[in-house]
Amino acid sequence: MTLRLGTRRSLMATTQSQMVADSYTERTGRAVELVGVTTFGDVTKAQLAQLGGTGVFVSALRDKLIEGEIDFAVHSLKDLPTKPDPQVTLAAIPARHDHRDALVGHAKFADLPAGARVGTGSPRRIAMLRALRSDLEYVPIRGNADTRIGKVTAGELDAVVLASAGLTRIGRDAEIAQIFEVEELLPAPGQGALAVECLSDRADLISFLGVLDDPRTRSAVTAERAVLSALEAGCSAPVGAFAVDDGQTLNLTAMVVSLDGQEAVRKSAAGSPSESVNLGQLLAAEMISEGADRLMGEQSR
Ligand SMILES: NCc1[nH]cc(CCC(=O)O)c1CC(=O)O
Repeated sequence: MTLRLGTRRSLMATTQSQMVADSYTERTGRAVELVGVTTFGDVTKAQLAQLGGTGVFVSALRDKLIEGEIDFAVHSLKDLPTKPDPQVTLAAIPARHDHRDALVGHAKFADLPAGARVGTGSPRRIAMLRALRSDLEYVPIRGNADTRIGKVTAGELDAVVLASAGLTRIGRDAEIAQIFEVEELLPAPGQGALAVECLSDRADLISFLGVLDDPRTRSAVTAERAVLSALEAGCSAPVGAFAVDDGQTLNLTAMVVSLDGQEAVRKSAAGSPSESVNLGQLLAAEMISEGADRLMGEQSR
């Protein structure tokens, strides 16, 4: 029997879903068909940051799981709310792609002239970029990657900042002018990773989909998401977190920046990969004791 994989309809979503489908078929010999689903996040005109909550891209796919129209779903892990939904299980977290943010434009970041207009919809990116260069103008934008890059091509913006992984998935990585290292721009928790979900009562399917899981990616993103959750921050908060599990040790760095880029709390910790949730929670507690709470402000909650 062919498994039905639910996906958002954007090029990025269908490409990453097809990658997961191909990988599953290759490992198990089972056929997978993609089922396109339109989500609220794709149709709304509102600023994503103002939608007041995470998961606008996720809930429509979960609805289709519950309605039995699809067997499993693929999301960008970064878009997944940290609060678990007991009806669905994160059956696999495949090996992560590039975790970093990238600049698309005509010059490298340091070479942009003062006053240049840089587009990004993410308060995290705006705050961290402001900390690097306060002399640029940061313009909130949304829409799919294609639309965002189009604003540079049209001359409306000098550059846009997007996730490197997403640009590669849609075949636009040749337009990257610069990739930001994590020391400059700490990625969003889960950035570059995918989430494979199915209903919690499908024990057989959960175990089949497990062939797609990469344990080192799972421990890393689990720690990153534990920070976000313990800070009680959502996807629109100016919070970055990045972890690497080298098979022995899990190294985690997290950062909160005020929206004006003037103040930041950045901390790192190391621990056992099997204690990923704990490590994230401990780091978040340290950050809160150093004022992270205050920096996030009310609007980003
Ligand atoms: N919020 C939208 C979103 N969700 C995941 C990605 C990129 C791909 C990824 O992180 O896996 C993007 C676009 C972007 O941030 O440029």
